[in-house]
Amino acid sequence: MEFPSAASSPSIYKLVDTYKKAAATAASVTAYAVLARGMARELLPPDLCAAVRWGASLVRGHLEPRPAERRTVVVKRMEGCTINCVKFNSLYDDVSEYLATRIDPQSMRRLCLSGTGARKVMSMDSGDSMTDVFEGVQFTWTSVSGEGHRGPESLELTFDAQHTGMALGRYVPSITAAVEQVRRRDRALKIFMNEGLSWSGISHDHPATFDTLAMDPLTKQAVIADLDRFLKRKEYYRRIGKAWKRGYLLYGPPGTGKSSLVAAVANYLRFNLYDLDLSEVGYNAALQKLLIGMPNRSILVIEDIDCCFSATSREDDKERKTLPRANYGHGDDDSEDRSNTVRCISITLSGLLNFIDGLWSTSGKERVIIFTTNYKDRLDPALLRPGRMDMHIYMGYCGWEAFRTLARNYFVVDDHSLFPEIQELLAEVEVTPAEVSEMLLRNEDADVALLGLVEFLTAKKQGEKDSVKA
Ligand SMILES: Nc1ncnc2c1ncn2[C@@H]1O[C@H](COP(=O)(O)OP(=O)(O)OP(=O)(O)O)[C@@H](O)[C@H]1O
Repeated sequence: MEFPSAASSPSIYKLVDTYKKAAATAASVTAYAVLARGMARELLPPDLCAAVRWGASLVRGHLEPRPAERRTVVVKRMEGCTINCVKFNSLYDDVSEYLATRIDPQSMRRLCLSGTGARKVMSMDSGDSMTDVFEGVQFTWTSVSGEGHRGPESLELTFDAQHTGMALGRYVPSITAAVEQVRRRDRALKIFMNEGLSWSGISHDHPATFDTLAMDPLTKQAVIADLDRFLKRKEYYRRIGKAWKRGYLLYGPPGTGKSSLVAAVANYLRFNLYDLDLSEVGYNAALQKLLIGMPNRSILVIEDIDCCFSATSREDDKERKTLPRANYGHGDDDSEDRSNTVRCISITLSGLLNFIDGLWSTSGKERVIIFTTNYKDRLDPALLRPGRMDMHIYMGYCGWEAFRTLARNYFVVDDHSLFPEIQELLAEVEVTPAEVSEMLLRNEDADVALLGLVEFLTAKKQGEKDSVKA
């Protein structure tokens, strides 16, 4: 091994030299300081010595970092308690649920475990603490037991005083939002149908999602973005004094996926569906009762809206306004002599829209309303007016991109030798996603199913040609 010669590395010698000088200077300064202190003690009167010591401690106090001031927010388990009733604080549950997902079992000396079956929930024992980091700031949670040590009665949040604004303005709200999101994701969905004046529900386990939905990709993105914006805008709706609701009109030929889109929206938002059959609703007051009975986070669906209200319904409305109120069927819901015809026409489109706007504007809860139709041109212009339905979504025939989604759904294939032929045929033939799905479902073997689809599309193309000739 070769060491560098002195001639070849003068910089090392320079460094050593500088270091020696610095060390000598530091030693001299220390010696002078000790000497000065000794002389001052000898020569200065005791009062002056004390004054100098006090001044030095003052300077030190300013230079040394002081421990940060801390703040504590207490989240009690119970908000109030009387002899008859105990009021629990829902924020306590939110925080407990959140901390259960943040707890690091490795770092906890003691750990509480609860839950049934495979689902185990972790929590801190009374007196224990854990740290959570939010936007780079540390927040400490401590579980504090109540009187008589009957389990943890409050959760205390401690943080540096300078982060008080962040703690209350962003950190705690983010906990509630995160818990809400998890609860929504885990919630089993239901679909309700109206029976008389009430709703009856069954579980809704429709597999449709935006991933499985075959539709124009840009329209799909626009719908998703609109739903996301809607969810975030509670304050906005409150500020402008409008009901926190969003209305969608889905239109297009039968079998293009309108019902599938409704299911996909429900799955995306994790909202329950309320499928309203207007022919079952006798009169406006009954409709009002049903609408009031819909909780927040729900979707009101009225399918084939063109069959419920014709384009002449506004004229019907005008005529009805000149008749006595009793003629609209504002009577007892159970009266048996009311004919079906009266039951159907008693509800008016304007009644429905006004109820929705009026009733829901006061509740401040998020709701979605979806109308579907195969015939947009048959709809009452009142429904199509800007501002009535927030988004009109066309569900059209199966295009190339929609087909690729279906092919991925059914066979997990992104490419195939028959794809170019299918792409050409889809550009020429009007075929619904339902028809394509049906063809793809016929055989589990992608080659066979896709060949069947080519034959089907070719036959359809020929049929269309023949019908044009005839
Ligand atoms: N866009 C689509 N994406 C995925 N699957 C679809 C689509 N359209 C139709 N399908 C398939 O066809 C079936 C019927 O479609 P759907 O009921 O959603 O159509 P629709 O437009 O609501 O029809 P209708 O107007 O007759 O009620 C669905 O269950 C699904 O399997």
